[in-house]
Amino acid sequence: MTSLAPVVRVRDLRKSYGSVDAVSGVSFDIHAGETFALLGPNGAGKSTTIEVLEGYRDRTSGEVSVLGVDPRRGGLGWKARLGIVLQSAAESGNVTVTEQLTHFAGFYQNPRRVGEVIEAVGLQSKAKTRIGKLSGGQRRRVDVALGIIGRPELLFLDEPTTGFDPEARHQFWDLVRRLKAEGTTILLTTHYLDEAAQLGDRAGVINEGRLIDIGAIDEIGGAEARVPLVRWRDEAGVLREARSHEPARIVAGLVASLGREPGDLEIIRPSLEDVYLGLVRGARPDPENSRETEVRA
Ligand SMILES: Nc1ncnc2c1ncn2[C@@H]1O[C@H](COP(=O)(O)OP(=O)(O)OP(=O)(O)O)[C@@H](O)[C@H]1O
Repeated sequence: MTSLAPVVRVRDLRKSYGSVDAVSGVSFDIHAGETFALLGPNGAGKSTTIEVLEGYRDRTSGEVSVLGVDPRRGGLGWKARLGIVLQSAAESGNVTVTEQLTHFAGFYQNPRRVGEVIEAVGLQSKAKTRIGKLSGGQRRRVDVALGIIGRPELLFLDEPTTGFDPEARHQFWDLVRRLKAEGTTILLTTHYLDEAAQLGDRAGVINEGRLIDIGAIDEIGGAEARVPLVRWRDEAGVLREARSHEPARIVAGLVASLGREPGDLEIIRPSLEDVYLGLVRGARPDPENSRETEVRA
């Protein structure tokens, strides 16, 4: 069986800024058509990693291949195959949305239609508006539009929905799903864990320059981190909780002993955000033991 070479291949990537080790030996692959979420707290090394892959930043050591090319040697032909939405975009206040996109479309051999891209990012009503007059979230949509106009094979999205209202974020998710359906490989960084859960196939969690976990979105953190939690208030008014793979059994036991449903009853299935927070805080959940613990206020 032959397997396709990964679109992105990173081995033991290191990047230091003077005495600061921003990235300290990170390795991962991203495969064709995959959406890979790189997650981590502020200063973890996500942007540095992405900028090395984009060819904007040199690395201290390690091997990197993006679309089969070392970004150190990536020429214009290679760059044209990438779509890049940086964390903060350049200002271009005096041109309209359509003018800016038409200008950028001219750099590519097979760009998307400007009107199609404007519609995809939901800026139809602002097509003739100068970019300087757009709101922060609307400008961010222009950044996304510029990132996809060239029909990229690999799209880098660095915190793409910062400043989006909830409706715009959902529209953006639909857009990313359409790009993915067309076969685009996507590297996403985001502080919105629901966004990573919605869009990602796999995730890597980076903390202090090191990859502390990598895997399918629903496997990050390991099975133990995903054991449901039952929470209720006991007869003395104390909030209690217990973890179990069979939460209904705990609830049934409580109902049987109380003769009624316990107060403030909740069954909580840990979200990616809960799992992520446990990972970056270094917390290990108790293995399943159904042991009751008191919840501190
Ligand atoms: N140009 C630079 N010069 C010196 N140090 C830098 C530079 N850029 C980043 N750093 C440092 O490198 C580390 C990693 O920063 P990086 O921007 O890669 O983190 P990040 O994970 O993208 O964070 P955020 O979520 O805040 O965007 C931080 O300690 C940061 O202060």
